[in-house]
Amino acid sequence: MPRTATGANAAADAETADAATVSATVSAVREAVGAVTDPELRRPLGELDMIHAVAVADGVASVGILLTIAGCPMAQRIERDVHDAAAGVRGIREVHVDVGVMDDDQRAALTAKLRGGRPTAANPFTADSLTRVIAVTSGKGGVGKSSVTANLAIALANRGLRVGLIDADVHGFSIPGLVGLVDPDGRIQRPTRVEDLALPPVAYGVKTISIGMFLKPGAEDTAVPWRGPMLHRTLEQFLGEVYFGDLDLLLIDMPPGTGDAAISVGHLLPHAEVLVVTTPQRAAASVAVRSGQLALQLGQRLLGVVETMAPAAMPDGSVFEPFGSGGGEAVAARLSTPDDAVRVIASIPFSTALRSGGDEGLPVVAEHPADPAARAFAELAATLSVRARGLAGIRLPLAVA
Ligand SMILES: Nc1ncnc2c1ncn2[C@@H]1O[C@H](COP(=O)(O)OP(=O)(O)OP(=O)(O)O)[C@@H](O)[C@H]1O
Repeated sequence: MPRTATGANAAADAETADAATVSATVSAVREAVGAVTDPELRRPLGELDMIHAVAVADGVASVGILLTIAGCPMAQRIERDVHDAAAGVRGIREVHVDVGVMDDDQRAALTAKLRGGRPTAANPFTADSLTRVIAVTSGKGGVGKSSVTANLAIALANRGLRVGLIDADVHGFSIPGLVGLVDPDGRIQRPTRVEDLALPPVAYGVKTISIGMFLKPGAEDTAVPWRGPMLHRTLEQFLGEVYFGDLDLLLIDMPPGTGDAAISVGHLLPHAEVLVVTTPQRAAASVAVRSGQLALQLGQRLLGVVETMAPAAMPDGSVFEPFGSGGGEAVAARLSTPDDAVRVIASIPFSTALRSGGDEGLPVVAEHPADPAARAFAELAATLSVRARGLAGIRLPLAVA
């Protein structure tokens, strides 16, 4: 009976077409949700094997996601982003997101993938990595070193670079406060732990880690009696056990002076380049010079001097010089050698917006980009981005024919 056969064929064709449409929609949903970025890991969920099921029926998408840990602080955001990504796919009118948690094997597979084959706790920022490491140092405390490090890191991230920031100023850690990683009760945001990896909180696009994030809650104001070996071990852990992923730049906020931390960074990251921060006050110059000289002794390269709290132009045309002028040039001149001229590569003017923004966790670069200090940071970031990822010291796989 040809008519019936034709009808049956048509029904079968329609079914095949429907199945093809559903399968195309499933693929489209899988692609859309797989492209959602994990806010901490900064990689797509699909690549992290966090999408474990996708189904579509009658325009309703059901998406199963697996979080790395129970109570993941980013759970709601990930769920919302996945929902929105699936809802944006043509033909989807409703989305259900089922949130689960990885089992031990899945988590172990993820951390192995994140380590990219490196052994546990190995420092990925060795001389042959592509990440450029910049240590920010100063002779004495209170000259504005942490403010420079935090704002420079954000200015670099604003240029689209992947930036990490280690607060190694163990006695006077201030980076979490400067970049808004402290809640109104004074609690510092903590890294999420996945197996033996710590995922650094992200502030204004910068992956940030600080010793303050590992102190007992409520003990943030307690003095920490760090001894040299402990400090060295902590820095080693920051480098090996914190998941920064691929970075263009890693900035390190050093403790002031020429103590154990400077020596440890010199040993752990001998290829680090060093920025010396000073004020325009000439009396402060000699201590700043000593921290630069230590970097040279440790075989590190001096990138230049950053003068902060520098003379600022006032609206009436006068110049406000709270710390005088000339300190930066004096430090640069004393660190220069006949073979290597050290320059003042930035002058950050005294800025009320920078100071008050630092107190409130609202960095001037992000919150007041037109402020002269913010503009000076943007220019410094532009200068440093000329060679964002380091090639110096890298063994290129070239063979002589
Ligand atoms: N350019 C500037 N204009 C105005 N105030 C500034 C400037 N730079 C830094 N400050 C202020 O100076 C103080 C010290 O700055 P900061 O904490 O960055 O210094 P530091 O050298 O890192 O100190 P420590 O080593 O003690 O952590 C802060 O109150 C900060 O807001």
